[in-house]
Amino acid sequence: MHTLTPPFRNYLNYRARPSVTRAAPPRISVKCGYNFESANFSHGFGSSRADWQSSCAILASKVVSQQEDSPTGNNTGGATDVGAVNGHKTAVTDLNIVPTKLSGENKALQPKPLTITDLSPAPMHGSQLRVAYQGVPGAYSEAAARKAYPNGEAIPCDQFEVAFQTVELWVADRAVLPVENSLGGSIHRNYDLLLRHSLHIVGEVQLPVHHCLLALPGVRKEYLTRVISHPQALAQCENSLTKLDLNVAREAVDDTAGAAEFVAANNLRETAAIASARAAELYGLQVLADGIQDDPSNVTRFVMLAREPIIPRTDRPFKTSIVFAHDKGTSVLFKVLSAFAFRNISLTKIESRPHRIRPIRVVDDQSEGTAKHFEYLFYIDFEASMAEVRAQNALAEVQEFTSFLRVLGSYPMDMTPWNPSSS
Ligand SMILES: O=C(O)C(=O)C[C@]1(C(=O)O)C=C[C@@H](O)C=C1
Repeated sequence: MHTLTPPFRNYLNYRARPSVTRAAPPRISVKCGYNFESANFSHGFGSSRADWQSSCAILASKVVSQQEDSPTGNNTGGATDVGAVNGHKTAVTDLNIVPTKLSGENKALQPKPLTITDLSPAPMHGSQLRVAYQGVPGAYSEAAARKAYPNGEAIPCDQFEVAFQTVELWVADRAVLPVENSLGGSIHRNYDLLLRHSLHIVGEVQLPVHHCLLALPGVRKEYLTRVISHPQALAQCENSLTKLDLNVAREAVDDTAGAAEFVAANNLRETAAIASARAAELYGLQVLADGIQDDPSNVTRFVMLAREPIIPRTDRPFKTSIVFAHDKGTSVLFKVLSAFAFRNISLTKIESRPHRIRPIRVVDDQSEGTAKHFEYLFYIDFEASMAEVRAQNALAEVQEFTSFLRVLGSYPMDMTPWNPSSS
């Protein structure tokens, strides 16, 4: 049995800061496509927020590893490790956070049962959750933000980096950002930003992406000389654009809806945009071609980010995302993957990115010469909750082969019914 070591131990033991009363978010001006003074871009979102509140319970406390202080240094069961959530003493039993009663002289330590309010504090400003996304209204990211937080207030940001910052600086409560698309692959920028920032993944949402070719009213396909869109959208429509037999240059812009807005605002009669039907409505464009993604079941996966992690649970399917750099040795990646395979934990995603701090490992061999190996950071998503012992043990093993390991989040899987034509 492996002993639990940081960073995943943090997932099990939470201790509140001395006071959990937060100051009001500072008024911070961030370069962002949103007027924070007049926060009036709100949507009449649906009513399933309570579902998210219960499943995505947000801690108002900073994560502190209590386990480090344990005299035994392990956590193999028994209610011996007392942690706390939001000032409530809790005991850890079988690696789950379970409030337990203490008696007699320990009365003072008697844990107060957690309530839903402790787990899901309302936004500190006393109103809707503010949800940052990259793009302008009509972007797929806005639709993803709306799907993730139906009662939220969507906040458009001009760059992914800005969306991260709005949450870190309390301008927004959550960010919803794309990480991969079924046709275009990974959105690498967001993988890099996940590491550079300290936000936690608290959920995921998968959005069917249905692209349209949009132009000013009256424009015919033959007049077009240019198609503009987000690079991912251009990639997702590559074959369809060729089949449409357009004589056009393809140009990348920041987001799909921004492309539609640009065509409309500048009255560009030779330029079309690839964007959503909603963008066509918002910016007064006509749909020249509908459903031009190369695969009808085109889907983008977004992650929901927050300042605090959620408490991992075992009563519904959870996913956990980690990032690690491997240590010296041979077959490291194989050993890491085995840690999951031996415990029947499915991996749903593996991504490698350059290790920017130490990009190259030079191996000098006097007889053969000098080998220059690229160094990587590996991102893995696996299907288990950090509340499960098998996940904790897998990570304990992974840590033996890695020089760096961080749990990016343990969160409920998107289990909504598959309906690719619904976007
Ligand atoms: O431009 C948009 O509308 C976005 O929301 C961005 C984005 C992306 O970054 O992948 C999101 C979903 C689609 O895959 C295409 C573009």
